[in-house]
Amino acid sequence: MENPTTTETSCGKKRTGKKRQREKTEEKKGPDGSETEEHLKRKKKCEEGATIHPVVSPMETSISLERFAIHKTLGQGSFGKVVLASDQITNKWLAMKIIDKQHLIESASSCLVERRVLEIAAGCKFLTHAYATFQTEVPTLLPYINPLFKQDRLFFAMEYLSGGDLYDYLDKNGRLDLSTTT
Ligand SMILES: Nc1ncnc2c1ncn2[C@@H]1O[C@H](COP(=O)(O)OP(=O)(O)OP(=O)(O)O)[C@@H](O)[C@H]1O
Repeated sequence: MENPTTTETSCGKKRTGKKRQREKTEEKKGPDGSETEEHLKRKKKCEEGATIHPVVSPMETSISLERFAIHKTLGQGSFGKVVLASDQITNKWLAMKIIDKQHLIESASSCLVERRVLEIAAGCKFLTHAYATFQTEVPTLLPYINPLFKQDRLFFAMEYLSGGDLYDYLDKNGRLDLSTTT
C-alpha cells in the first residue's frame, strides 16, 4: 500500500461551505473491494452526462470502527475532524470524517444533506464520495464510569484525496487553464 502521508494536504485548516472536487480518476470500489452493479450503472450515466438520482443506500452501514486504523488528522471542518485511516480488510487508504453527535443537535439536517451528497457522488469521477457510514453508540453512563469511552459519534469513510483541496489550489495558483480542467 502506497503511503499517502508523504503527500501534501491542507492539514489543520478550518474553513466552511466548500466541497472539493475529486482529483483522482482511478476506479473506486466499496470497502469490500468490489464495485456494485449500481455503482457501475451510475458511473456510466454520469459519464454520459445524465442526471444522477440518489439510490436508497449504496453505502455500507453495518461496519465498525475496529475495521480501520487511524493515522493522523487531515483537517478540521464545521462538523468535526477528518483523519487519515486505512481499511484493514481492503488495505486501502481513506479519509474518515468523525462527527460528535452532540454537536449535531442544531445541524442534523446539514449532516444528512452532506451524507446524501457523498452518497449521490458514488460513481461520479468529479465528486468525492463515501464508501461507508456508521456510528458508535455508547451507553449513557459509560463516559462517567470510564472517560476513555467517548460520546456517540458518526463516521463517514470517504475516498482519500491527496494534494490538498481545490479551494487551496485556486487560492495559491489562480484560475485553472482549460487543459487542466478537462
Ligand atoms: N476526502 C478527503 N481527502 C483528504 N483530505 C480531506 C478529505 N476530506 C476532507 N479533508 C481535509 O479535511 C478538512 C476538513 O474537511 P471538511 O469536509 O470537514 O470541511 P470543509 O469542507 O473544509 O468545510 P465544511 O465542514 O464547512 O464543509 C479539509 O479542509 C481537508 O484538508
